[in-house]
Amino acid sequence: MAKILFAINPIAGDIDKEELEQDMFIFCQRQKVESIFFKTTGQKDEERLREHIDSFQPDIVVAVGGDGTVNMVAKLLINTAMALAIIPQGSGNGLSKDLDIPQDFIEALEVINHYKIKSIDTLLVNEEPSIHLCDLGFNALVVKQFNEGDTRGPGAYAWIALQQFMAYEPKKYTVLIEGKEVFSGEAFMVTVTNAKAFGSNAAINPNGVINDGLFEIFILKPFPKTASLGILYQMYTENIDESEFTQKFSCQEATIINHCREVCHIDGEPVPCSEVIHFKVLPSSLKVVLPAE
Ligand SMILES: Nc1ncnc2c1ncn2[C@@H]1O[C@H](COP(=O)(O)OP(=O)(O)OP(=O)(O)O)[C@@H](O)[C@H]1O
Repeated sequence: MAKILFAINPIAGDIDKEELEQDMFIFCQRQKVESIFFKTTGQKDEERLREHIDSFQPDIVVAVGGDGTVNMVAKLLINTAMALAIIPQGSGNGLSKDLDIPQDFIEALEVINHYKIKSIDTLLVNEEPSIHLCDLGFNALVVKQFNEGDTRGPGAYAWIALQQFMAYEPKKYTVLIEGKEVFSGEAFMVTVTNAKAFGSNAAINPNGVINDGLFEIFILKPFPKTASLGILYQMYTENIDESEFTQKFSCQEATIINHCREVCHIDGEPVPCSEVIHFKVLPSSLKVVLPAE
C-alpha cells in the first residue's frame, strides 16, 4: 500500500475540517496505510511541506484544500515519481473539477483507495509553476480582492466579481508566440491555461486537453455591458469559442507584454505584476491520482 502524506489547509473554502481529519485518519487505519498529516498555517508552508516530503518520502501527497493548496503541493511534485491526489475543500476547486475528481469528501477520499495515475502537463509562468490557470485583468483583480478579504467561499467571490464588473476598464496586452506578435490591443482579461474551466465551472477553454503538450491563451476583448449575460451563457454552455469577443491561441511557449502591469494570479494566488511574462509548457510533468473508472 502507498505511503500517503495529507497536506490540509484548515481555512480553505471556509470549511471546518476537524471532522474530516478524523475521517481521513480512520480511513488510513482501516486501509493500513502509512500516513502523516501536515497542516498549513499560511506561513512558510511550502518550505515546511518540502521538509516533510523529504523525510517521509510518500508515494502520494493529498492536497486537502482549494487551488492555492493544490498549487503549493503540486509544485513540489513536478518531475518526481510522487503523485498528487486532491480532496477538494476550497472555494472553487478548479483543477479537481477539470480532472473529474469527485467534489464529495468521502468519494474523493475513496479515490485514494481505488485509483489510476495519469501524467498531466503543467505550465511555467516566469519560472513559477501553474497547475490550473493564470489570469491577467478582471478575474485576477477579483481573485486579489477575494484573497485580501475576510470571507471565503464561492458566494464571497461572486459578490466581489459583481462589484468590480461595472467599473472595470480593459487594459492593453501584446501576445507573442515564437517571437511573432499575434495579438496587441485591449482586453477585459487574458487567461493562460492548460485546463478547461474556472472553479466556478465557467468554461473558457472547453476543448483544452490537459496532457497534449500545449496550453491555451484565451483573450476576452472589450465588450458592451449588454453582451455580458450572453458571454456568461456561452461560458456555461461551453460555447465561448463562438463569441465575437474572444480569441484563442494554442502553443508550447509564449510571451505576454502586460503594458499596464495589471494584476495577475497563478492558481488563485496573486503574484507580482511583471511587464513581461513568459509562459512555457512542461509536458507530462505531474502525476495525478484519478478515479480508477
Ligand atoms: N492556517 C492558515 N491560516 C491562514 N491562511 C492560510 C492557512 N493555511 C493556508 N493559508 C492560505 O490559504 C491560501 C490558499 O487557499 P486555497 O486556495 O487552498 O483555498 P480557497 O482560496 O478557499 O479556495 P480556491 O483556491 O479553490 O478558491 C494561501 O494563500 C495560503 O497562504
